[in-house]
Amino acid sequence: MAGLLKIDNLAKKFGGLTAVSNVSMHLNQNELVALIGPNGAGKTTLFNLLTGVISASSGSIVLDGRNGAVTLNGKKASQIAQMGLARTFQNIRLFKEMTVVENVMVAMTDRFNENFFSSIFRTPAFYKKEQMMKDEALKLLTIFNLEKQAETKAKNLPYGIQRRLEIVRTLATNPQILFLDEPAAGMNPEETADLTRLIIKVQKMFQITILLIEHDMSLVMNVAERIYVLDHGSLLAEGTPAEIQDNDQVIKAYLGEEV
Ligand SMILES: Nc1ncnc2c1ncn2[C@@H]1O[C@H](COP(=O)(O)OP(=O)(O)OP(=O)(O)O)[C@@H](O)[C@H]1O
Repeated sequence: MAGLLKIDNLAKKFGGLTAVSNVSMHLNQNELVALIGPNGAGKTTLFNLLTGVISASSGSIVLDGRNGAVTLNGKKASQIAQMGLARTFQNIRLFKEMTVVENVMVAMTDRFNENFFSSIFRTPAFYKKEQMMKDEALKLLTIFNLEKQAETKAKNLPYGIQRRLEIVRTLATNPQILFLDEPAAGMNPEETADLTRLIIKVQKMFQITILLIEHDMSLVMNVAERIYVLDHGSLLAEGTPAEIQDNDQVIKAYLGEEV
C-alpha cells in the first residue's frame, strides 16, 4: 500500500505550551486509521495542522496523492481542501436554514467551478450546472438514505442525521482523505452503531483514506485498521486495535479501566 500522507517531526507550540511534539506518522491509500488520546493530548491541534487551519512550528506534511508529491506546510486551508483533504469538526457546521440537498450542493461548488458572473445573472449555463449539481447531490443522498429528507431544512433533522449529513457534505468535495473529528460525540448507542456502519461503507464505497479522532472506543475498535495514540502532544503508541488494547502504556495513560 502506497503512503498517501507523510507527517515528519511535526510540532506546534502555543507560546510556552507544546501542543504537538515531534509527531511522525503516515496514512496509506484507502486506510482507516484512528487517532486517540486523553483530553488535551493534541488530537484536534494535529487535525488543524494537517488541514491548514493553523501552521506548524516545525516539521513537514507531504501529500503524495493524485497530483504527485506536494508539501502542505504553508498552504491555506482552502488550498488544502482543494487538494482533496476534507474534514468535519467537533461541532456541527451545517447551514441550518438551508435544505439538506442545498447543503450538499454548496459543498460541491468548488468542483463544479461555479462562476460568479453566471450565478449573479442566472444565465442558462447557471441553471444547467445547478441542475447537474442537484442531480449529483441527490444521488449522494440516496446512497446514504437521506433522499426523503432532501428538501428538509438542516436544522429540523435529528442530531444523528445532521452528523450523517456532515459526512455526506465532505464526500461531495470528492476527497482523497477524510478527517473526522469526534463524529460520535453526543450520539446515543443506536446512532453510534449507525455511524459505525456508515464509516465502513464510506471507506469501501469511495475508496478513500480516513483519519478519525474518537473517544468512543467501541467505534474505534470496530472500524480502525491502525491506531495512533497521542499523549501530552507526543505519540505514545501505534498499532492494530488488538495491539493498542494490550499496550500497558496506553492502558495507563488513556484507556484506564475501560479495557
Ligand atoms: N489556539 C490555542 N491556543 C493555545 N493553546 C491551545 C490552542 N489550541 C489548543 N491549545 C492547547 O493545546 C493542547 C492540545 O489541545 P487539543 O484541543 O489539540 O487536544 P485534544 O486532544 O483534541 O483534546 P480533546 O479530546 O479534549 O478535544 C491543550 O492543552 C489545549 O489547551
